[in-house]
Amino acid sequence: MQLFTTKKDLDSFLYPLRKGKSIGLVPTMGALHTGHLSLVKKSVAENHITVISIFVNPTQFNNQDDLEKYPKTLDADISLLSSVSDDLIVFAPSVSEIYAEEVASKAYDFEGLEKVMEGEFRQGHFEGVGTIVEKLFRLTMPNKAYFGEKDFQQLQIIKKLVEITQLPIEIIGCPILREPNGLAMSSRNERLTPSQRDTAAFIYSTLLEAKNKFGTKSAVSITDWVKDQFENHESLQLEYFKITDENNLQPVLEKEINTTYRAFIAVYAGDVRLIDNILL
Ligand SMILES: Nc1ncnc2c1ncn2[C@@H]1O[C@H](COP(=O)(O)OP(=O)(O)OP(=O)(O)O)[C@@H](O)[C@H]1O
Ligand SMILES: CC(C)(CO)[C@@H](O)C(=O)[O-]
Ligand code: BAL
Repeated sequence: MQLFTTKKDLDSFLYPLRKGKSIGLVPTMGALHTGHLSLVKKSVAENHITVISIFVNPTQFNNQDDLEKYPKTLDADISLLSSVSDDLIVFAPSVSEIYAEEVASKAYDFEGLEKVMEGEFRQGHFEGVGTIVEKLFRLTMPNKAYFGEKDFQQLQIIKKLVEITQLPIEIIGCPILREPNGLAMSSRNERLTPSQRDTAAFIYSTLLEAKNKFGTKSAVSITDWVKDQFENHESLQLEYFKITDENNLQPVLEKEINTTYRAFIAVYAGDVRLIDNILL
């Protein structure tokens, strides 16, 4: 395992190594779990060199409290990564290493993908994500980069980012890994109490029921049904539930079954915000 905290050290190490070899990049914010490891394993299987970045990127947080409470577990992350391979490269820079002059986002036009759902409820989020991911791409110049479908909207935005920047990087989407009770694995799950973790299984069971209803009920009536499920729920607050076409993230209204329709949800358990999605 090689750990670097500066761009210069990472670059000096990668530069001679990359000749004739493929590089896979797995960007993360740390507090690693089995979901992250699935991305790392896929990269290791498909590339000669795998770089994992661990950086809690301030510019993608619209909520200071969420940023401050984001779990940071670098030592545990490194030992978890060692269980996958001794041959990994970890890049864990400081905020000042990444944002030397100003902690600010670049402006992007993601053609509306950034305006709905996560973009609507986390203002500026995708400009922050685009900014850090473009920096990581330019620094490591990977052949492939791996992103989880748990953050499906982010995955679509990153595909658009590669189009905009014309960087020759293949974006690989990876399936959502779940806890045995169905809850999507997420670093923020560490902030849930055991009872909140149990209750949060309701998010995925609701998505499964919505999927069941799709085709016989309209998207509007399913959305109303989901809202009803969360209305007055003791410990979960629905922020949004949307049925969209996964390619353009535009709302779907009719009953018609289409292979690219997907339901997206964001829910608060206390002050912890959880997201999930399912292909309908
Ligand atoms: N359960 C999961 N299954 C597959 N990929 C995942 C899962 N959880 C996270 N990922 C992916 O890992 C990458 C890094 O995500 P990140 O570090 O933000 O962790 P996270 O678990 O999504 O945390 P949080 O949602 O709390 O920020 C992203 O591409 C994300 O989609
Ligand atoms: C892609 C990412 C590492 C950028 O900070 C983050 O948004 C994440 O972990 O999904
Ligand atoms: N996993 C997405 C990163 C974020 O919530 O900011």
